[in-house]
Amino acid sequence: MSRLRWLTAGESHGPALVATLEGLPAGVPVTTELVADHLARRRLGYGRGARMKFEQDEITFLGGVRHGLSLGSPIAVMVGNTEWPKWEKVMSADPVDPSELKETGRNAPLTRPRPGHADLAGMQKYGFDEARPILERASARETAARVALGAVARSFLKEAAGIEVVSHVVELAAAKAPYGLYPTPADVENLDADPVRCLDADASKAMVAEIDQAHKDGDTLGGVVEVLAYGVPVGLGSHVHWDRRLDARLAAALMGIQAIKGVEVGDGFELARVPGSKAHDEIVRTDEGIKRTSGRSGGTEGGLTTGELLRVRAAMKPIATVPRALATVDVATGEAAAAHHQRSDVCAVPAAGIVAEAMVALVLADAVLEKFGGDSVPETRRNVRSYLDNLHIR
Ligand SMILES: Cc1cc2nc3c(=O)[nH]c(=O)nc-3n(C[C@H](O)[C@H](O)[C@H](O)COP(=O)(O)O)c2cc1C
Ligand SMILES: C=C(O[C@@H]1CC(C(=O)O)=C[C@@H](OP(=O)(O)O)[C@H]1O)C(=O)O
Repeated sequence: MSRLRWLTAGESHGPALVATLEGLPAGVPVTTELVADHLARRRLGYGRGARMKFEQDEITFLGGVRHGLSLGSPIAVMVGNTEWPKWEKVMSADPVDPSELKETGRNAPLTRPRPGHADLAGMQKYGFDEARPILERASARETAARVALGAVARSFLKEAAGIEVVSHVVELAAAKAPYGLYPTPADVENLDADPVRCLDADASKAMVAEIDQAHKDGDTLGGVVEVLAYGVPVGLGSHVHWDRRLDARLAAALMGIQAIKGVEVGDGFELARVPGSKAHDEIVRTDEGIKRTSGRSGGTEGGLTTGELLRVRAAMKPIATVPRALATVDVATGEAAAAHHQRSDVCAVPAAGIVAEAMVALVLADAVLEKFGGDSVPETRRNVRSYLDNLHIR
């Protein structure tokens, strides 16, 4: 059923991340610069740790693109870790002499698992005595690979179907943006220039103040991001089976981002608190055809897109590596201990928004290809137009 398949590989301190995307038509504009721009957006955000300042994402296309256009063959992109020289021994694929490992000063066994990260359950499941082999892959460094693929998916969506994806931060700890603030593609430059990617100046200030306070307290924070997709045609996804519902596919993709603990479609949980007369989007005839009087559903009904603004939210829990370290057990001694702590983000909600954009773009690109097919961008575009031009009810 899925027309697009994607996979990532690579560890946080390994030589590189790699990502592959299979099923993309030919003729999608793709350049190193395009991917670099989106990866740079992911590094932004007030409250991120030191690594984001000095890490450069080195992008190399290994396949699927020629002279700035996709070929229709699988795309493979590598995102090099510029930190690699410092980790070459610790993360070497081949065996390393223990004395050389000691010299690195980076290989002390991490036996004090952090609550909230994959450390403990991962060690138990995979049979490791320390957390390094687990945290390397559990780390959200991996999201750089997804954002690289997301950049490609966005380019396809825009070219073939005129769909554009925007995200913003709507809550950060207790600070909230006003309800109903929906940034458009024209706002992206301003959003990216804001320290927390929030359009409301007062809310942005309050969010920055929350992060400053958490920093002082040796604590970490989470928040809520919202992703909006403009230009989505009616009829992506389907009501006929649970795994074809577009809302379900979006929710799974968003929940698959590290630290995301809840997803809402449209007004989500709020809809459970109001009567039906205030929950649904009434249908009216206008000069431009059939429209809705509100956008509470978030642009899906019955697992199908309605043709209205698509809107989904994802809630991120606070960063697990809390500087004022949380209680744990040292698994080497069995004694109570403080969880291990190294440099870390205080808050990565703005970055999570960029990752969420990428996941939404990949799901939408898949759904567009499933509905409209096409082996080249012009073919998909023709199919989209023909479908929309021939809708029998509008
Ligand atoms: C963009 C981004 C950056 C993150 N940065 C950190 C970090 O610096 N330190 C940390 O402990 N967790 C960080 N996390 C969260 C961990 O990856 C996450 O807590 C871990 O995967 C366990 O969460 P889970 O139970 O939802 O998988 C980050 C998550 C995202 C999305
Ligand atoms: C490296 C990234 O995020 C990392 C995500 C992360 C985690 O535990 O998820 C922990 C930190 O890694 P390190 O301990 O090496 O600084 C973050 O910097 C990135 O987003 O590119």
